[in-house]
Amino acid sequence: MKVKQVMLENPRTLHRSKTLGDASDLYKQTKVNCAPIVDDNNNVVGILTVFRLLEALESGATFSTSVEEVMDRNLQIINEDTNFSQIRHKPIDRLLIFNRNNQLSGVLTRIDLINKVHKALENTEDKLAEAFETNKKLKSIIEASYDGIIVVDKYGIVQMVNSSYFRLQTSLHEPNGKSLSDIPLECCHQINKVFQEVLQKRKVVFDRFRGKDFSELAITGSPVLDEQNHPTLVVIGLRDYTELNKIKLQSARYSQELKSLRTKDQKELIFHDTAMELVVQKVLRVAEVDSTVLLTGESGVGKEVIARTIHNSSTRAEGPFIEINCGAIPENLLESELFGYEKGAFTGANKEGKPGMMELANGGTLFLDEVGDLPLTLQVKLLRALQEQEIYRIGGRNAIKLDIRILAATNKDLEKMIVEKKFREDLYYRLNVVPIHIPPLRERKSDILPLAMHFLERFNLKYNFRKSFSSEVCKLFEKYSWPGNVRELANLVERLVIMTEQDIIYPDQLPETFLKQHTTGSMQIEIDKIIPLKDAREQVETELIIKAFKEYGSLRRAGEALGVAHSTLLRKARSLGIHYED
Ligand SMILES: Nc1ncnc2c1ncn2[C@@H]1O[C@H](COP(=O)(O)OP(=O)(O)OP(=O)(O)O)[C@@H](O)[C@H]1O
Repeated sequence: MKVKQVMLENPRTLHRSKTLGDASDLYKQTKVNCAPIVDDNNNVVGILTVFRLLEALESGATFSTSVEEVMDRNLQIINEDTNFSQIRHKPIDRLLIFNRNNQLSGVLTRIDLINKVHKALENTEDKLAEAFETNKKLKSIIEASYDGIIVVDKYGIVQMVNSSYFRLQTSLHEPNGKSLSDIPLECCHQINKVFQEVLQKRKVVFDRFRGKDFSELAITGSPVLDEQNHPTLVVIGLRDYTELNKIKLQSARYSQELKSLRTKDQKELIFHDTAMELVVQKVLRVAEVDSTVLLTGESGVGKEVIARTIHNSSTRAEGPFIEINCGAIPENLLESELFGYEKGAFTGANKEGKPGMMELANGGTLFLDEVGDLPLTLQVKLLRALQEQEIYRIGGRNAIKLDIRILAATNKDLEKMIVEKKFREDLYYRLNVVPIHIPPLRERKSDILPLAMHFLERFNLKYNFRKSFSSEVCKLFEKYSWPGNVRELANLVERLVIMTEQDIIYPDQLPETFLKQHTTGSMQIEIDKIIPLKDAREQVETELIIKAFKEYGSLRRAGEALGVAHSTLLRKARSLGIHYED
């Protein structure tokens, strides 16, 4: 507080020729207990206090005595900008206050002083209360921040932390008053680095920390500078991206599963044949344990359906089922698809980075379809990941723990590939813990009709038809070798349902290639089981008539080729359920 804030401004002065009576009147009027005495030029030449006046009266002076005779000439002059604390010990009533221009600007009087100090105190109290309120507000703002906040002084001693900070800290350590380098956070080293950099650069510094289990923190250090631009405090903000990462991963997982569900048909497993019953028994047994399974079999036999059945019957059923077709993804993309990548890992990479299929499958099952098509370099990486149960994203430094079950499938002869050095033996043994072979459809003939009926029902429903197969078609289905297995059967049934005009599907609707298998080769008839002669005759007649119709296009010419009259042929065709349009 400056003297000018507590002084009485522009005090009344007395000319040196005035009397003690004038001085006494002045004191009464102004309630001031001292008066500066001036000469003709208005220069201060002395001061007369009430106390001095009383002393003079006691010593024989009268009210007509001139002030000049008793005034105090020993002047105590103070500049108005002096701090009040510096003059506390001085005789208050005798102080004259001058301004910068050396002119009298005030005096100090006790009463004024008390009033002013009282007012100043009141002001200070108000200001304190205001400061207290602001402080409270600031504290609650810091508290309300979802980000963790650490306030550190320039010596690296923690001044305060908010409660969000404690969310990041797993122990009960109290950081206030302790060194920043002792805080028990995984990212302590980075925080201290940011702090040092802020002190050095005197500006905001950013860093990012990636830890275990998708934990990620953005660290911001901001300096609080004094008037000389020196940092007094550093405010460290910690934004936790861990939850966000988990949500991102979950949503990537859902969209991956959704994509695969959208592109796939319903995966109901249909089987009737004892060969397939044995496979299913094995599947259900292996589903209960977490072992790796290698599914082998020709293309289209149902390896993927079986893989899904294993997943759905296992304890991981609630977890994700992530499928990757190693043969369908270009070799240069396969690694990033499998392992994912960090942002900026390579040109053209997604800005944000991307989790790989292995990461997405965490907690569930990863199905490696066409595993025989995996390039040798990736076979090494896959094996390492499976053995160590952790992966690194491309460009990433932090290991990601894996908890996945691996199911693999192939239609290739992996053992032959090992001899040819196209498949690693160690990976083969790692994958082939439980081998399950799915026989081709031609080796489980009693599955053909249940599957055909299943697909017929599905496509009737899908396209809103009520088509059915003639008995001849069913017989031909059972005889056909189905090189494309169940996939070929499903595709054919869909095509027949769509393309056939009438409700019953007759053999003449079957594709050329399908019929060829039964009719070519200078009439070599394939016999795989004993059936009544009548049925055999009907079957041969059916196939011959259909072929003749297709090849000759007219009833007359077909009859000629078959050696019967066209009317006989028409009658015969009708009795066999063959549809003929001229
Ligand atoms: N037992 C089955 N019951 C019902 N549908 C089946 C069955 N087996 C196969 N399918 C169906 O046949 C089609 C091919 O099956 P899937 O894709 O599982 O064969 P795959 O052996 O994995 O073939 P690829 O080796 O070419 O990948 C799919 O539409 C599938 O739904």
